[in-house]
Amino acid sequence: MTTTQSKLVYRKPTAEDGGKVWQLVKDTQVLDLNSAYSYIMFCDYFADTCVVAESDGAIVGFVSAFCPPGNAETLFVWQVAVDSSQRGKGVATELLRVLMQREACRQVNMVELTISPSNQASRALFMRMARELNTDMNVRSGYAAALFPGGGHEDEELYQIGPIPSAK
Ligand SMILES: CC(=O)NCC[C@H](N)C(=O)O
Repeated sequence: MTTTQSKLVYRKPTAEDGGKVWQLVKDTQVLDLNSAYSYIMFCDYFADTCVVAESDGAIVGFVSAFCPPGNAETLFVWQVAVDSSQRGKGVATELLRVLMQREACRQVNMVELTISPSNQASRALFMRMARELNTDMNVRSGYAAALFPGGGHEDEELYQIGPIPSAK
């Protein structure tokens, strides 16, 4: 199912989108850039819990997520990326709205994700998500900087949004 918002099409990705998603994440210069293979694979195997925003054939937004195996009530949101041309238009909020409306997210009672302290835009996005879902957001220690080889990576704080009242 695809939905549209101001000429953008929000849809499930396919493996063919993986390369453009890789370029989008690279261009943000904020997120951890993973291998092109990982984005091709994720867009293929985890399409039910991923959304791409497309504008005239260009991928301008992406959210990747999955439910941990055996836990349909938790949704881990991995990355949210929006092209600089679409900033301030609510694209990230709409990506999350479309994601939460998916059948695969019907039982989701808790949304989890990690954000580095310097990524205030992402923190504000998920504070809005918690408000829209009429629930709380808690922050606790997640992946410490020391886990990342070679140094230079910030702490990744764990954000938990829930319980989500509408979960069935
Ligand atoms: C929600 C979100 O985008 N988290 C980013 C986690 C990490 N820094 C990454 O870029 O994968």
